[in-house]
Amino acid sequence: MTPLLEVDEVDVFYGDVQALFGLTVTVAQGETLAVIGANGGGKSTLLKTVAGVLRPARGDVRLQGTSLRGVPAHRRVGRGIAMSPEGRRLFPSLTVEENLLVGAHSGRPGPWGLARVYELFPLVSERRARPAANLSGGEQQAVAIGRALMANPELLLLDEVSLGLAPVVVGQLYAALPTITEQGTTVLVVEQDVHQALAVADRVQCLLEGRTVLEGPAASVDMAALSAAYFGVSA
Ligand SMILES: Nc1ncnc2c1ncn2[C@@H]1O[C@H](COP(=O)(O)OP(=O)(O)OP(=O)(O)O)[C@@H](O)[C@H]1O
Repeated sequence: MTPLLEVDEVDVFYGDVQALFGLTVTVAQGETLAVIGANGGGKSTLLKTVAGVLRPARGDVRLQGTSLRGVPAHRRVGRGIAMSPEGRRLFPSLTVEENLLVGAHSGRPGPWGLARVYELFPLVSERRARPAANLSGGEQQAVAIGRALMANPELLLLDEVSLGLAPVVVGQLYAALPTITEQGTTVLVVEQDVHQALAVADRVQCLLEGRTVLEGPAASVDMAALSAAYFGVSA
């Protein structure tokens, strides 16, 4: 079966600086893949390449077997790719509900709408009339995930959900993931917190300096090999 997402041997640069080196990442329909790795490994660059914010100099990104070459970021949402970006990037002066409605702009049909998002994150529901700027970091992260869901994506990209949040809050956010995947949504999550990544993912792929250094099923990953790969030392 054709994978939902194929990132096929991409090279990605920022000016003269190369961030990804022939990187290949494949995500099957319905799967949750966690891409992990230390700072600067290329995780955010990978997500931006899939979302269409960055263009690969070489290689290709395909969704359901169709190349996304030349498809700009705003049109990829309509194709079924939605991202909750690092730093959340909400509109601070808009209310929570207005921020969520921005995510529905593509008009894709599907299970997700305001009621479903509020059911998933009851705290967000209680804050719906408040400006996003007044929320805690964890609440903002929930709104950012909710906004991405409002696009009814085939593929949900989550960038660093845990960044700057207390472990208990991170746990609450990730607790929503099974409900999301039950709807048939495929998830590609980028995460520095290895334990969270292993807890939520079917498969993990570890990047170091723009290359894959280890990949495998989350349930059977060798922790010694993983920590060696993560820090770039030999096991
Ligand atoms: N805007 C930029 N301009 C130049 N180089 C960049 C830029 N953004 C990232 N890089 C470089 O690209 C490489 C990969 O960075 P990237 O942010 O994708 O890593 P990451 O794994 O997501 O790390 P982090 O957890 O710090 O976000 C790094 O060497 C980084 O210095």
